[in-house]
Amino acid sequence: FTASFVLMSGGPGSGKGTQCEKIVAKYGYTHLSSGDLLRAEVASGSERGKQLQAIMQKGELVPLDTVLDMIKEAMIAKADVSKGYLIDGYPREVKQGEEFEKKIGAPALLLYVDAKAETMVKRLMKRGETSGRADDNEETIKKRLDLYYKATEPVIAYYEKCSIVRKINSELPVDEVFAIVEKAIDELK
Ligand SMILES: Nc1ncnc2c1ncn2[C@@H]1O[C@H](COP(=O)(O)OP(=O)(O)O)[C@@H](O)[C@H]1O
Ligand SMILES: Nc1ncnc2c1ncn2[C@H]1C[C@H](O)[C@@H](COP(=O)(O)OP(=O)(O)O)O1
Ligand SMILES: [Mg+2]
Repeated sequence: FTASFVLMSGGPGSGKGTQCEKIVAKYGYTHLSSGDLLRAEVASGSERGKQLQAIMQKGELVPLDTVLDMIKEAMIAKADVSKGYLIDGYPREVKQGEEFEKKIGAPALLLYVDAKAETMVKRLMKRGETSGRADDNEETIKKRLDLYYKATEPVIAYYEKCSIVRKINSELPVDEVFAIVEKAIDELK
């Protein structure tokens, strides 16, 4: 892959998908959301989709190989039209970051949208009123948050070693968060 990789990280409900949409609209990056890819597999009704659904409903992580293969396939499918890849929801554990680097490449930037646990829960409960997502319920949200602090936050420390992390306060209104995101992306060029 010759295009650059930008990672979007943050807890569940921190605003990753919201900011990614705005990045795509302004910069034309190819958005690859691991959660969206997994939900598409679930929607297909395949046997594999059924297994994935059960894991996601419990708020757990699906196997690394499954999610990395899906991302890589989606990247290849869009290889010739992409200015850059915006990867949303991956890596969710340090091992996923290591495998990404081995099989795909080194990311240029990690955008870390940071919100308080209380804010994330509130947003997810609200999202759950309309999302239809099996994991937007109180019980699963709690498990996802626990797992986020245990498995995903260490990913940020891992990338801080190579100085590509930009921490962004996502307690702010969407457009204010995006103004900070824009600055970080513009500095890449
Ligand atoms: N900065 C923000 N302020 C208020 N609400 C937000 C903000 N960013 C996102 N939201 C809302 O919070 C919910 C979760 O956002 P989403 O982008 O789906 O997060 P994630 O992809 O990280 O789970 C959505 O309903 C979204 O509209
Ligand atoms: N990189 C990854 N590794 C393992 N499981 C993942 C994954 N990305 C997503 N999943 C699974 C577990 C998550 O709880 C679920 C939903 O992910 P998501 O759509 O990225 O959530 P959100 O955007 O609300 O943070 O899908
Ligand atoms: Mg999302």
